Amino acid sequence: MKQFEVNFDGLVGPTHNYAGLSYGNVASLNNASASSSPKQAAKQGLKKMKALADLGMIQGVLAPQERPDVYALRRLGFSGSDSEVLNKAAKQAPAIFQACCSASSMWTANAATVSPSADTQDGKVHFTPANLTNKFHRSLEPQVTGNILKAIFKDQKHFAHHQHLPDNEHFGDEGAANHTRLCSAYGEAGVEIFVYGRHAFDNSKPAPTKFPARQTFEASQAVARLHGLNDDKVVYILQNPQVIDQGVFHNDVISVGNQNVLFYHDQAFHQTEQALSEIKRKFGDKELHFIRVDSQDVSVQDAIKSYLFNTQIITLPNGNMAIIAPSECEENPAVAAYLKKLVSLNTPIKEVKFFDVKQSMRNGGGPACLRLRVAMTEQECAAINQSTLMNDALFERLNNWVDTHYRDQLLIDDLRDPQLLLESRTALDELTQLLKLGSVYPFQLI
Ligand SMILES: NCCC[C@H](NC(=O)CCC(=O)O)C(=O)O
Repeated sequence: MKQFEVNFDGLVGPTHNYAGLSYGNVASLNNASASSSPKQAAKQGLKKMKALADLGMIQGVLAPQERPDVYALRRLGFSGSDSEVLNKAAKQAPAIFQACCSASSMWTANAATVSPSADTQDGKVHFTPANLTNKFHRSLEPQVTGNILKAIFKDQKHFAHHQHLPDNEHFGDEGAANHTRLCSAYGEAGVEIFVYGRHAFDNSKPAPTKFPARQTFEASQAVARLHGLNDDKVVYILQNPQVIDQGVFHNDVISVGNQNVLFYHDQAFHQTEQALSEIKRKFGDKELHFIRVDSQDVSVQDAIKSYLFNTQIITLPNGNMAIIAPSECEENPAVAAYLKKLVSLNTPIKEVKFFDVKQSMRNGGGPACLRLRVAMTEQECAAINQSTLMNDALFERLNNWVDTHYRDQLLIDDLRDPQLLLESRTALDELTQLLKLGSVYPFQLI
């Protein structure tokens, strides 16, 4: 049976903006208050999705969330009509208001953790939306994320959906951005690697001191339990606390895996040798490539600026692997030189393709942040909502949809405009019809 890895990219929402909401994410802090272009951002994302589909990959689309989140604002005591809620919140609590307007669901690597059927006890693909408790603006996402995932992976014969973990910092979970899976073929049992930043119930363990560790060991363990993973095929790795303190807020900013390749920076993990030997042992006696990037070739700072590790490593239909990199990697001399060398080494990675995703990079999201990976068999793939899969027709429809509903430019002050809420709801209502999602948003359900 054929098996694939399908990438589900997040469609950028109509309120895409830069509010400096993510302490510990250097790009988010540096670009706070810059004007954004929702239309350009959405189109950059669509272009990347289409390019991957054109390479012969199966590419899906995940719908954005409803923003501004009037329901969250009402929970926080702002009352009256929707327009009054927006006005009062913007005036009385501008920072909270901005958080309720973030289009951060575009970074779908944080949407959920996914375990393919080959790894799970009941032979189903398992999904747990990430609770994203560390950042208020992101903690608003998991419920609707779960609704959207259920609307795509509907067939209970193949797909199992869990509720997000308890909304508490002890179980802080950031989803697939801290999870990677190594395997020989997508349909074979793999080793699932969970990278976490701190232990919530054991203060004696190393932890960052400046920036927050967004993922806990206990959260990773809970997800592995929920998904019915085999302990002999799971590896937990403590992220190097020093790189978190330098701005590596998720593991996918400093390491990435695909099939039998783990591509990582020498500073990524706390006890690297121990972690790698556990992976090797659990992976078994099959070909495995550890590709280490040394600090002397690419510093942690260059890795963060260029997002060298927030690249997607994909397996092309011809079996070779390619790196999908942001154009910042081409512009950084050390990184560009490294990538040039990498494709000439004897590893499965044979080419690099650069993409302009600047509207996302300014918020600290590279190509890998923009996608959720779901490895599936041919049969599972046939069972999903086919209207969410990218092709020429959907590409055209979504570009027209963006042209109709998105603004060219958005300033922070525009977020209080009640018209933007209406525009956003009209757009999303149409999108749920385009993607045949049914009702997934609060304004459709309440
Ligand atoms: N995986 C990449 C996630 C990037 C995301 N940035 C943000 O939410 C920034 C939003 C802002 O600053 O307006 C985050 O840090 O979770």
